[in-house]
Amino acid sequence: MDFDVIFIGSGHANWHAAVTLKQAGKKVAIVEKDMVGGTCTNYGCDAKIALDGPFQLVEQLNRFKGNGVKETPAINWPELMAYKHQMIDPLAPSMDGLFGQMGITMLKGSGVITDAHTVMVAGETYKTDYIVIGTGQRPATLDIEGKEYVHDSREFLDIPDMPKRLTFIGSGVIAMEFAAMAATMGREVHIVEFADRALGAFPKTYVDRLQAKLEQQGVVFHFNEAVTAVTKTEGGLTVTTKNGLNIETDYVLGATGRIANVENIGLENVGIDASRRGIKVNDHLQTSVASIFASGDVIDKTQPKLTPTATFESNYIADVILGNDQPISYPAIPSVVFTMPRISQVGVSVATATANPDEYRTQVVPFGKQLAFEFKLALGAEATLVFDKTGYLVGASVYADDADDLINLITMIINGHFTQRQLNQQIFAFPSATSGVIDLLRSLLPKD
Ligand SMILES: Cc1cc2nc3c(=O)[nH]c(=O)nc-3n(C[C@H](O)[C@H](O)[C@H](O)COP(=O)(O)OP(=O)(O)OC[C@H]3O[C@@H](n4cnc5c(N)ncnc54)[C@H](O)[C@@H]3O)c2cc1C
Ligand SMILES: NC(=O)c1ccc[n+]([C@@H]2O[C@H](COP(=O)([O-])OP(=O)(O)OC[C@H]3O[C@@H](n4cnc5c(N)ncnc54)[C@H](O)[C@@H]3O)[C@@H](O)[C@H]2O)c1
Repeated sequence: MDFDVIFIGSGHANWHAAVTLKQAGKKVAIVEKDMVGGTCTNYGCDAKIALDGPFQLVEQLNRFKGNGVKETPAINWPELMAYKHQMIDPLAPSMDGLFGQMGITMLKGSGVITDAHTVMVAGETYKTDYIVIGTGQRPATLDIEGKEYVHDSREFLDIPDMPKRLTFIGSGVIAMEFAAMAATMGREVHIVEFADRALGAFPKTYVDRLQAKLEQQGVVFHFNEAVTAVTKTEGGLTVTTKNGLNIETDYVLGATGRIANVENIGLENVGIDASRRGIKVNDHLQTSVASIFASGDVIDKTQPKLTPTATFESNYIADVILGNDQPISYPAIPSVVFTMPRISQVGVSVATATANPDEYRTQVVPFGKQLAFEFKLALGAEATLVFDKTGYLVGASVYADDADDLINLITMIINGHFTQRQLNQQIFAFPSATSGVIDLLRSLLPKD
């Protein structure tokens, strides 16, 4: 055998396992056809959060106008984009170098599985005990007239300047995060959505509040609308919908979901079935071929397709290859919409809890009002907590600037099955926003 394990794809789904296995003395190769580190690092979470920083600060400073702040600074997109390049561009080459230094063989090109123990890359074949498919997802594209004018998230995260007028097709996580940036910069923003609401997976109450805030900033939502064409005009572009809307715009971003990269990787050579949702795996993340695992976004799964899920799966696969025979067991997984403010959720959803009142109880905690100055005057900040019949915290949704950090704290309380007694044994830094929320939460948990 040339290798113990060959990983196809270098995103979070794969590189964590590659590093662990290399450190455990295994012979490991990573095949990558594009940028080392994958979507999250180069044109997903990291690139997005690098750009998001000043938007959060401007949002917070705006609330202090007349309370100690005179003027809020304007965002300079070209400068911000230069900063993003400075932060993000070195990551892929430095990861490539680090993995190489560790002794991981980096194979450049597209990996194609030719049999249960063989991968072909750039015309060379490599024999291996195990293969891990971590090829991720790509944006879904619309088959409409003028589709060549529709950009995707990767292109948006590289635009040299923020266009004056933007139209987003879809109102999922990607569209809402980018639309919030454009709206903060005072741009003319339209959102055209197929369904009757935005962010279908998140609690309606908080999505409605976010929508109202964006509408106040001038964003126009068009629900129950399907885009039929994008045409070039003298002054820009026109987005036309089935119901006859014509939106004049300068930039169109398609964010209508993501589909699994299962084509051209040789699945047919080994009889592995796959769909646009991904590859089916068993409770050890093995495909229908025992020596071939799948990891991360390319898995057909119900868990959120996010970086921490991919990382969890990667670490699990490394454990299995090193001898662990326990099935995978996912904890509650938080997800966040990085808008201003953010919406986050974890565990049993508010919708499930409301639909099953015999099983669950919900409680609204308006911590923005209760902890106004700790939360920098975010008076609308709020959490909805979900408790099971025995009183344990099993789910939550948060609407706040700090919803991304707060949900991590709540996730720990949920996964740790925390009681008041356990929380009382901890001392937290004060004054801090989280310590205030912990105090509010403490009294709601079961005593022992
Ligand atoms: C705009 C955007 C923002 C996001 N923001 C967040 C966020 O805030 N938080 C969060 O948790 N998640 C976020 N995500 C999701 C996150 O990026 C993914 O869940 C994560 O990257 C999945 O990791 P992965 O390794 O499974 O796939 P990827 O990171 O997509 O990696 C797959 C890799 O496989 C390579 N590849 C594909 N086919 C082949 C082949 N045949 N041969 C060789 N290489 C191949 C690809 O080039 C790619 O590098 C975001 C995604 C996008 C698009
Ligand atoms: N903060 C995060 O964690 C984060 C951020 C960005 C991306 N991501 C990743 O990317 C995925 C989200 O990607 P997305 O926002 O493209 O998908 P999504 O599934 O979140 O939203 C797609 C939206 O497009 C709508 N839609 C579908 N077809 C349409 C059509 N023809 N016309 C109009 N609207 C249409 C859907 O109804 C839906 O509201 C996440 O699931 C995650 O994997 C995560």
